[in-house]
Amino acid sequence: MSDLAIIGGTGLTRLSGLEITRREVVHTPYGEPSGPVTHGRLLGHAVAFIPRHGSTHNIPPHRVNYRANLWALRHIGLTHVVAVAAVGGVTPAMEPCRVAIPDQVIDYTWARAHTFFEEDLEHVTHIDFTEPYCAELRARLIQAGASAGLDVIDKATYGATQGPRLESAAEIDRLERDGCDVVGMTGMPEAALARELGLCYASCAVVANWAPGRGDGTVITMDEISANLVSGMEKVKRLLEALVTSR
Ligand SMILES: CSC[C@H]1O[C@H](OP(=O)(O)O)[C@H](O)[C@@H]1O
Ligand code: HPA
Repeated sequence: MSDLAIIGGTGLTRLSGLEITRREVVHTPYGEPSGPVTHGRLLGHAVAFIPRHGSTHNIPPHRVNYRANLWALRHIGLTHVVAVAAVGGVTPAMEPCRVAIPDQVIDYTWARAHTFFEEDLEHVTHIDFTEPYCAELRARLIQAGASAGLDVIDKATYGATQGPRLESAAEIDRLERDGCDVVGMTGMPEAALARELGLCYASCAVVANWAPGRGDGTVITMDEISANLVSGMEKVKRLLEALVTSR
């Protein structure tokens, strides 16, 4: 898997431990990616990295150019993508600082550029999305979590909301009734676009907070989220190191 890319989300603007070898600016037919792709070595293994929200975390979830990010990664020859995502915990097992590898997604986003196939009017394309994430990469992530001694939750349904505001408690109740375990704002259209490009894409979700109306039901603060993500991203780092050394 020398063709591995990591998309960093909230709490993962830089990949600590990555020995950077070069930065590559990629222009795409879909506009500019969130930033240059950083190439480097993680424990001696080639890895590419791009921060979803930009290197200064200035791009909100509804304005991320998902098409450009994924097109750029594939264009430069990367075939496997681990998308790291901060999420709110909806169901009881999804406690803050836990790491989950989602196996399903429900899309509540709207008005995002969500397909590469909207302009080819002669050939209507419907990708299969029964299993939204790459089974091979999910299995590797779960195995890597076990090797790293992490108590990774091996399945979860990710509800992708529009943001940038957090959800109301009633919206979270609805997501739970729908079957969502975690909630975030970037899981779609990212996963579907990756599938359209034929990328092997899986998500590594880090629970940053109890979703609105869950936990003790108090107001969610960025301080709380940031503190949980420090611990959660430390786990992600161990998981990614186990992933790259396992191949
Ligand atoms: C309150 S933090 C919300 C922010 O964090 C997540 O970002 P990412 O998925 O890139 O880690 C969530 O989707 C929101 O964008
Ligand atoms: O509670 C949340 N809701 C939506 N996205 C999130 N990303 C982190 N926490 C949350």
